[in-house]
Amino acid sequence: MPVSDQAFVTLATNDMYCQGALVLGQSLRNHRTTRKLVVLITPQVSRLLRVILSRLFDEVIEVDLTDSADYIHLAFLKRPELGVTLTKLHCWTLTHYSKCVFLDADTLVLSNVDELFARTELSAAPDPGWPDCFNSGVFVFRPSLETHGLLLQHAADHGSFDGADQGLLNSFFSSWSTADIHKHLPFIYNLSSNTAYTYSPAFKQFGSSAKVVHFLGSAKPWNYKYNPQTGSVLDQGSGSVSQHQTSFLNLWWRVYHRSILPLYERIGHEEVHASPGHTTCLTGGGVPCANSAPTADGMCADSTPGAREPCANSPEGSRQPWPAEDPLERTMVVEESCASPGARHSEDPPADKAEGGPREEPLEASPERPVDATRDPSPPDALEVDLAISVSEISIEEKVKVLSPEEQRRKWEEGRIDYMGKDAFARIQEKLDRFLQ
Ligand SMILES: O=c1ccn([C@@H]2O[C@H](COP(=O)(O)OP(=O)(O)O[C@H]3O[C@H](CO)[C@@H](O)[C@H](O)[C@H]3O)[C@@H](O)[C@H]2O)c(=O)[nH]1
Ligand SMILES: [Mn+2]
Repeated sequence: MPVSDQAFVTLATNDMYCQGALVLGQSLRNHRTTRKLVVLITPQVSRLLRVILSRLFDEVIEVDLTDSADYIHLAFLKRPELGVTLTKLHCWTLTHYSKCVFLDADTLVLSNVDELFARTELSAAPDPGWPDCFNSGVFVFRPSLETHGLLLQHAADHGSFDGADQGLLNSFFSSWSTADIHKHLPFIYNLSSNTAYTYSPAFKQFGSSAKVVHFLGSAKPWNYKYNPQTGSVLDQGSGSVSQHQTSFLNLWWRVYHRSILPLYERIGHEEVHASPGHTTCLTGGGVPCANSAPTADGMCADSTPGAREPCANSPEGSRQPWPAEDPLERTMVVEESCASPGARHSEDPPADKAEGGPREEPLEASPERPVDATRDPSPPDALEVDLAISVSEISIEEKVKVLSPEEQRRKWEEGRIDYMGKDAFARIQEKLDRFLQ
């Protein structure tokens, strides 16, 4: 029976993390969750991704910190690194749900985990690096404006010992490690795929029971290239990826290839442009997720540890929403339909790859320009990812966006400020110091 007042919640502040959110949402559908699916996004997420997310999630909710209370501004200005952290905390504002489970966008569900809703706030699994702390990639919580306010106040007053949400949440819910063992989720609900294997015998013993895998750390599944013919990620040459990690990465990509890419195919440009630019919340009412996405990826056919729940449908099952085609043909369709948002042929000259660090563009806007809390949060049109698709290789790449000084100024004026990068307070300070010398 569907439970409409409980939800799985994730967060994606840009188009890259949206790829993770999509695979996560699909994996929850594949395993027939009875709870709602919610994704929180920020204004940076492109229109196309909003539409695609709305195919899979029941609610796509834009959160915009600049619209919130003054102490958020304060926390931002003093601690720009808290940006993503404070965005995650927005999940406590979802008070139309009585209980939620937050899952990072870099997690993948391997079996039905609806039983997590039997737990109470704040339940989480130990962090593999420091097991007296919980990892904040998977946690059970109860939405409450009061708790949200207290968390923000805590952020403004004390910051976070790791500069992000995990440190903040651990110091706020500081009794987690001692007070109630029921709040310790078993590690199989947040298996860190790249660190767990230092204790290989335990993985051998318990790994096949894993229910949620977490691609914690800097190398995310979408940073890898995937060969759809072999069904495996390409060796990036580092040689450091364990066999377990590889099988989870392959699983992530299988879901992406079989179920997410077809969503891009099916979205026409008209629909994207027709989507209301000023809407702050898109709901997935148009296409019932139950018919489109679930069980289409054939995940359960995979022998990856943990993917042991039997699927009702075979990978090429009758509910598959697109015709089973020659892989080459399907690839071509993807390329054509995605061409304008950013897909390119792999033979094309490669686009420059963003390095992920702060952009080095000079800051033109003056720092005294206030953040306009009443601004119109209309989303940018530009897709921030490139899907490079060929018969033997798929990759998702971040687009390098070199903004003109005018575009930068406009972004700043619209309140779309890169707190983590070039508009970080430290950088503004540097500029001021240079100017005042
Ligand atoms: O640019 C970003 C960065 C993060 N996120 C969201 O925030 C989550 C956390 O970031 P992630 O890159 O997954 O961090 P981890 O590598 O998992 O690192 C750890 O440290 C983070 C900061 O404390 C915690 O949020 C994580 O739960 C914890 O596992 C992501 O999954 C997304 O949902 C974005 O939407 N955009
Ligand atoms: Mn994570």
